[in-house]
Amino acid sequence: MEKLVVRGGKSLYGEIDTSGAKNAAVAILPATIMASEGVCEIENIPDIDDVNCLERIIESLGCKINRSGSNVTVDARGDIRKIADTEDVRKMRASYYLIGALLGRFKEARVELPGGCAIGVRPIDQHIKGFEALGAAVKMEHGSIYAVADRLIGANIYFDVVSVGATINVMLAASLAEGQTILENAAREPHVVDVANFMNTMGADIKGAGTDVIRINGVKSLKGCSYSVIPDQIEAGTYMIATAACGGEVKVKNVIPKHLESISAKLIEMGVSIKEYDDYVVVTSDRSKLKAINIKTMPYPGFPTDVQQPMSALMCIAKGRSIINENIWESRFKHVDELKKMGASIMVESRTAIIEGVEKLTGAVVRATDLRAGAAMVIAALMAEGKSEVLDIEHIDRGYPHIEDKFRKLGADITREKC
Ligand SMILES: CC(=O)N[C@H]1[C@@H](OP(=O)(O)OP(=O)(O)OC[C@H]2O[C@@H](n3ccc(=O)[nH]c3=O)[C@H](O)[C@@H]2O)O[C@H](CO)[C@@H](O)[C@@H]1O
Ligand SMILES: C=C(OP(=O)(O)O)C(=O)O
Repeated sequence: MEKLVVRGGKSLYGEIDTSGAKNAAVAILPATIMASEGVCEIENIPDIDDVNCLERIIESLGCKINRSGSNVTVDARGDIRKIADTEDVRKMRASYYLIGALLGRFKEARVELPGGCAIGVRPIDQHIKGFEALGAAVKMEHGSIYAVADRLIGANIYFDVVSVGATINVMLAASLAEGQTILENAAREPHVVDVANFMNTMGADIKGAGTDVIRINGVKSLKGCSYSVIPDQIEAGTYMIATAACGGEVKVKNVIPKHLESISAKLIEMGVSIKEYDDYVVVTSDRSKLKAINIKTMPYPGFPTDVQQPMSALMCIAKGRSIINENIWESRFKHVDELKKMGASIMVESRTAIIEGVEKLTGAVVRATDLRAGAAMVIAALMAEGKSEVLDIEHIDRGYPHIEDKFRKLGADITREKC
């Protein structure tokens, strides 16, 4: 077991490279198994545990995987198992994309129920509704989802909630269905668009990704291709917030500024300077001048729920009262008790957190209760006075590549140590 040891209070200066997007990569990797011809060569894959997990799962299905730095090749030709039943499947959320991918290609899939961050009830009824609308019989047995169809036939599907997972999963299966599928009330996140672009490069016919109506004309087969994953808006947002919290000036490189608009707008409202360029942003902050703000998490292009927890750490030292309304997940405030150990003043009622800004946080031993909670604790530790230890960092490693190296490059005093 490992922990992060942080001696806080240092301003951040320098440049940082944003890695490939976790939530795009963890959908694109399962989608590669849909290529019955050729090999997929994917660039800009982040070095995170969720990717390691997926690579092991995909190998267990019989695919050949090669990784060199951030490049991964997947050869899914030949005999592939339609059953994903290893421990890794249960450890992560995005393993549910194997259902759409295997069902699309083989018309049959048996996949253990996924894990992922414990941030509330995480139903997959909308995924199942979509698969059933395409003609699949879906049942839950012995902790697995079993989906099977003689044929998949395009359908009109209206999602009851805006779901990233359901939109992508049904899009995968529908790509190899007969005829046209129309997804309404679809999620518009940048990673949905990235997966659609990847699928189209494999030979799929998907239009409208990035809007709430996606039209998919089924094709007979998909083939390998070369593709590069988009930058991670959540990782970039996390480093932008950390700079705001610690003070200093950081160039966050390899980003698509448009994807960061909701985060940039809120930081500017707090008094942080954000300058946007083609593929980087420069964040400049004087932490003594931060003002309280309110945020409501919403599906894209609204403020992302995955940035809510890092943002809450910053709000702890902003002058005045900040309010967070968490509209996506009912249990995404588990990190608040940890922030309180560092002197934060926060009251949580249901899906609302009220944060009264304090002069400073003080170092403490805290836990990463989930992935983005972990990022929040690292930010809090970096801005706190004195030494902190962040425990349970396996959550952080699921989604942030080499977080301590990236922060150290900016001048932070942070090390990874054995517990
Ligand atoms: C691997 C991945 O990409 N994870 C992201 C994905 O999770 P995930 O895809 O699991 O989240 P969804 O977008 O599906 O969930 C959004 C909301 O819809 C509800 N819902 C979802 C599916 C369903 O079948 N029924 C249903 O009711 C959920 O309970 C939640 O309230 O999007 C979330 C929302 O941006 C992010 O926090 C996660 O980081
Ligand atoms: C909640 C998240 O991830 P997952 O859906 O993989 O648990 C996240 O990336 O913030």
